[in-house]
Amino acid sequence: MDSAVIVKDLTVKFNGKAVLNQLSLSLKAGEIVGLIGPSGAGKSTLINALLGMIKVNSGSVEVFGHEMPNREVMSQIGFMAQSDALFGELTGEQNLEFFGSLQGIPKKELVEKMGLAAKTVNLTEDLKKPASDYSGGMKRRLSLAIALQTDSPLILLDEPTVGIDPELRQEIWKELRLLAAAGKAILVTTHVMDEAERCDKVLMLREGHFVAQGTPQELKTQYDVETIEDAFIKAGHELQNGGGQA
Ligand SMILES: Nc1ncnc2c1ncn2[C@@H]1O[C@H](COP(=O)(O)OP(=O)(O)OP(=O)(O)O)[C@@H](O)[C@H]1O
Repeated sequence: MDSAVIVKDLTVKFNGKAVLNQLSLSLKAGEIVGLIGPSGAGKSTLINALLGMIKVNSGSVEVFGHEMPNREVMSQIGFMAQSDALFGELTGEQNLEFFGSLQGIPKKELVEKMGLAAKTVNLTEDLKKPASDYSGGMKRRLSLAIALQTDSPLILLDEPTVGIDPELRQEIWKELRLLAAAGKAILVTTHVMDEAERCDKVLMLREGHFVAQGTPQELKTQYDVETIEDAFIKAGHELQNGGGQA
């Protein structure tokens, strides 16, 4: 299988203003693509469009060869949203169980998948506690475990490592790399530039356009800088000065 996601000329408007403006991208099996952009650039909107959760004004979003929205395809997407949709009165384990059944994971497989996902995010010891007793970072980790337990071929993660300490962040990135090596397509939004450096490809979203895209090294070469952060800042300046490479 080649492209997991193909987006063509996607435009999404809110109140008449284009938040995404004729965007095109593809996401292949086995690759981790990082989506970076300033706050309000439209990163979450793009993820919602991939999930088929918002109305698009024009263009097309295809996931595994199917035009979105598509309920069946949606169940093949492991998704972690920014705002945690956990049930505070349920334990971590019960949350994993509940979402696992919504995700259509067969009962026989669920226990093993939950266990692996919880281990990846270092929550095994805390699974019996109610989610309302979790810290912010623990809630993020539980949400991430919910996305990972699906074993989906496409994983969309909206700022998965916010509030997660550096050591665990490293572990999570190791796991993402293993998942990609196993053939999964992964899209991650991030504000953390050293995470962008770990991606196979980075898309820089500003004002509804991809102002630059390429491997981290290509972007650094293109902007003649040492870090992705500098490339990001330089791309912003070029856009303000009427340049850019959309
Ligand atoms: N349902 C909506 N109705 C109206 N405007 C919206 C809606 N959802 C998002 N927007 C607007 O679209 C723009 C992009 O929002 P989005 O959440 O996609 O940005 P983002 O890049 O994910 O930001 P952040 O990094 O802060 O999470 C913002 O101006 C936001 O206010």
